[in-house]
Amino acid sequence: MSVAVAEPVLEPLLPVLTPWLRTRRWYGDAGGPLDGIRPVVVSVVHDDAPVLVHAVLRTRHRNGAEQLYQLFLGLCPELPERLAGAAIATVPEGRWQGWTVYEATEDPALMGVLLRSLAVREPRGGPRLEPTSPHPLPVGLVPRLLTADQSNSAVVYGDRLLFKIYRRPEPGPHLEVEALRALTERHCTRTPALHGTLYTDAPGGEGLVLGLFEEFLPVEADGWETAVRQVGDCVDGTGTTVPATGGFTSRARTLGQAVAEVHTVLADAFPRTRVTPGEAAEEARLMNRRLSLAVDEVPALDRYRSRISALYDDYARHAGRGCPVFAQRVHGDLHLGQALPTADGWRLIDFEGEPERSAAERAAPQHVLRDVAGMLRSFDYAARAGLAAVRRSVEPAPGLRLRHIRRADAWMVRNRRAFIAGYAEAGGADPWCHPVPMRAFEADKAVYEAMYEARHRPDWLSIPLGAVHRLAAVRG
Ligand SMILES: Nc1ncnc2c1ncn2[C@@H]1O[C@H](COP(=O)(O)OP(=O)(O)O)[C@@H](O)[C@H]1O
Ligand SMILES: O=P(O)(O)O[C@H]1O[C@H](CO)[C@@H](O[C@H]2O[C@H](CO)[C@@H](O)[C@H](O)[C@H]2O)[C@H](O)[C@H]1O
Repeated sequence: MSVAVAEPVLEPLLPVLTPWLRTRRWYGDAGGPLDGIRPVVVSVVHDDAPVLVHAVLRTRHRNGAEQLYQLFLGLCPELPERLAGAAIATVPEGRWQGWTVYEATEDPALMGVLLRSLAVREPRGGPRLEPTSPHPLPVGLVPRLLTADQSNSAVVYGDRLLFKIYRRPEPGPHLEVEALRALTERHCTRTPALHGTLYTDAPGGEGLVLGLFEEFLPVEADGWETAVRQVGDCVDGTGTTVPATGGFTSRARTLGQAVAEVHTVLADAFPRTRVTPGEAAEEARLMNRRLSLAVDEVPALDRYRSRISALYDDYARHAGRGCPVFAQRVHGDLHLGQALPTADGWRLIDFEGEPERSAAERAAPQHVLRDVAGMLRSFDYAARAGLAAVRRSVEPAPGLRLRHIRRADAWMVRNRRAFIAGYAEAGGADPWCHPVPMRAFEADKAVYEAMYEARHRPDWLSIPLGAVHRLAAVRG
């Protein structure tokens, strides 16, 4: 059972936690250099070695920005060899002086303790679980940390339950929790069922949403891995043409159908409104603002600025002419990695929206075609990544090189088409009939991606830049 602690147990750890925090993939340094860090909520979930401490810290940055981070820390006098990779540092002073502090999500024993403590439902200031399902959470399953490089962390219990830990927790209502709850209540078969939400009521952190428990969907590979593999087969295959059907295209089609089904359920669960000309103009202004911010971070975007901006203005004019545009709750950051090809067909995960956007931007209702644009961009990414993988494995002769590029392009075009067809077949707005919004949304996504890649994976920057180049060409 967790106990909130008044005693400053975490302060002695801060000097060693601070440099470690900066190295985490989920650490966002958009606020500039760190100016200070202080605990907001601290509870000791398990007080015998290995100790489990739950904490939410607030970082303050030199530009005045602040950010919350959630940690699960293990502490023990001697770290077993199997957990060596989880070590953070030796505790310099305080109650656990000389012990090792480590990343507790990597310790199955402590993650088991956590689930049991949550199931007891007697929190005293620590994390509190609000179950969604009438069935109790299955304690006693073997936990393991998912190793995917991601914005949050996830622990899987016995291949049945997934605990998603929001590393940058925010006060509720929470986009993903709201969406999954609504989809679960409406028995949506295209998304994982929500089992419960983790909150804290501890003073200072009241109402923060810390994480969720959802159905784990076992797959051999996610949509991204599957697609990239297929691109590789297609690029270095022996045939002379890329078939218009077969390969990944049948999956791309059913993926389009799955996305349309989820949109239909979301439209039923949340308000759907017609976008006024004023709102469309405001959206175009926001896209232009994002473009300016992106140009500051990615100077290579500058030469496309006016032509991309013209695509946004086309969108505002299109809505201003009375063309119907609707906004509703959407996925918000849809790409192939958010689609899992399970034995029962595609399922979509991660309804948090784009991690680099503000909470207000993510919460705003959006055009469904923004999700479609996200997935279309992902087919481009998969084609480029698959092509690059083939090039890494063999050094093709010059003639073959061109053929590889053509094949990757053909894969992209055919799969984008199949996805669009599936989406329209299942009742979604037909993207072919909305070229103006589609171009604006694809451009907005590619600009976001350019910023994302510049921050996290500079080697991948050429992929969104290539898309921006192509989209800008539409405006001459
Ligand atoms: N319900 C689930 N079942 C199986 N795997 C999942 C599930 N949810 C997430 N995953 C896996 O965890 C990875 C990260 O999950 P995601 O929700 O996208 O986290 P993040 O917000 O950190 O990107 C996914 O790419 C997927 O491989
Ligand atoms: O961490 P999230 O999954 O919420 O999303 C962020 O990271 C994604 C990369 O992991 C990034 O997606 C981009 O790269 C994908 C390939 O790795 C590609 O399929 C997507 O189309 C592309 O946008 C996503 O943009 C970012 O928000």
